[in-house]
Amino acid sequence: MDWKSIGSLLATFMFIRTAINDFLPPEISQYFKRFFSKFFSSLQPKVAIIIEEFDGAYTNDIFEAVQAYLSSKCFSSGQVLKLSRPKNFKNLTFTMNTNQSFEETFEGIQIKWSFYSVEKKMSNFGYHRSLENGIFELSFNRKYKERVHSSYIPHVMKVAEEIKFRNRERKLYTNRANDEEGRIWSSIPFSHPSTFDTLAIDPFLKEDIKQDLMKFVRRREFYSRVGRAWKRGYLLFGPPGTGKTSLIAAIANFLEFDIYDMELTAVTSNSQMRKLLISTSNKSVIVVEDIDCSLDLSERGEKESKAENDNNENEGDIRRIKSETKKTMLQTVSLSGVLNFVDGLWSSCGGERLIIFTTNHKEKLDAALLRPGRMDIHINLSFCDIEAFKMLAKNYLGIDRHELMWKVEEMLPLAKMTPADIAEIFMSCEEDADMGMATVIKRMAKENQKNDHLTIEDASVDDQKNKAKKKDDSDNEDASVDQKKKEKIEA
Ligand SMILES: Nc1ncnc2c1ncn2[C@@H]1O[C@H](COP(=O)(O)OP(=O)(O)OP(=O)(O)O)[C@@H](O)[C@H]1O
Repeated sequence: MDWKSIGSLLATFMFIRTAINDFLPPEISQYFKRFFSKFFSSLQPKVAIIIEEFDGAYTNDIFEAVQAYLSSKCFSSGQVLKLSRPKNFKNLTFTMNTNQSFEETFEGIQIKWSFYSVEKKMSNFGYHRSLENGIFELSFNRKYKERVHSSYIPHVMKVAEEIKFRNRERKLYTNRANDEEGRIWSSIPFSHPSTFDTLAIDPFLKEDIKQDLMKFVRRREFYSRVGRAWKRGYLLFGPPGTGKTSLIAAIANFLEFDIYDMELTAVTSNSQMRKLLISTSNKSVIVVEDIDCSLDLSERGEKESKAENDNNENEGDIRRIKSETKKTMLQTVSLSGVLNFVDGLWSSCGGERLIIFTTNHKEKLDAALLRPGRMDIHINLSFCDIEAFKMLAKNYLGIDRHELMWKVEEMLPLAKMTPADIAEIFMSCEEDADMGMATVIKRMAKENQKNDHLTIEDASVDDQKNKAKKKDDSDNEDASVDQKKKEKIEA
């Protein structure tokens, strides 16, 4: 070939290229591009990885993960799709139909997924049956084998895990009553309407809690690097009706976690508690409500010291009380059992868990339970303040401002009403803002009067106490002067 013919060949090539780019519709030029890229890549050596639906007699987890991964992808490209609801999914999802394929590029690697199915014969304990066995085939250029193994497959598994997590039906587990099948947790679907938006608490506190939760779920690597169980402890304390349960539901909704509502009085031993905890799933909130009422956590210490200090008991009795104490400890949950639970000693699994204790009386709790590392965050939910009131008014009455708001602001501090009290009044007013505000002010006036009266009573009781104390002090002083005089005379 001489230079002249090379020149005219190049010119023809440039002409065709320009014609394709300028005159053909974009869809057709894209088609040509894909065709040539496929043609050239088909000349490259390929590797295929097969993922079967059944691994022996069991369903293959990896197959399910790939199915979930492709469900989010194949919708845009597939021509025939299967609509189904995979096991434990709350939403319908699309899956690839037989003999279809899907292609994508991952970090510059051309990846092709194909799906087909074959009949598979299975025999279980002499019982034979044939099943449709779905097969995913993952194919790519051989030179990317290492990168597909180390990056692409982990990426698929991670995305699949997230999809499965978002799609699953969330559950509320309780150990209050064992079901007929003897399971230690029984569950119902969890759908509590409380969210951070509906929660009437200090907006800064709300933001802090959200930030803390987000930081916690992002720090998987950190927890494993420092050798700690991936868990965080929250203590919610405050009077009844201040939103402790609502906050727990809002947290679970925010993180999309399941809830394990642990009733400690229904747990008969430390070992049963361990069993319960081990069977909780990743990404869950474990709740122990009213911890101060659930258990007498000081029982063990008191019984033992009673045995040791009682001088009238003979040795036999001491032994008897000690063995009784031991028996109680084996049968019931002890403080150390609860501490082990909070420390995460039971947790050999890597998934994150949030442990929330609630109490109306923080002062009753053992200091060991409260120390950082066990209860990382202490949240005080108290009586309704003006910010919380405004949120409730917005949620229940649909108002941002009202002419009586200044009066509420003035009366609220002394009224000591809980968000539950206010919410109840608003509920009864059926979204009538004026009626809601008027009723709440009336009720606050009543509470203020009561609390004012209490304060006056308190003050008069204090006054009497002070007078009595002064009298005692002066009597004691007189007595000590008399005593001194007597000593002097004797000397
Ligand atoms: N901070 C709040 N924001 C919005 N609603 C609230 C709040 N506090 C209470 N409520 C309302 O009052 C009801 C009772 O509240 P909740 O059960 O959360 O209180 P609690 O502090 O857990 O009470 P207890 O200590 O008796 O268990 C809830 O259903 C909710 O409607």
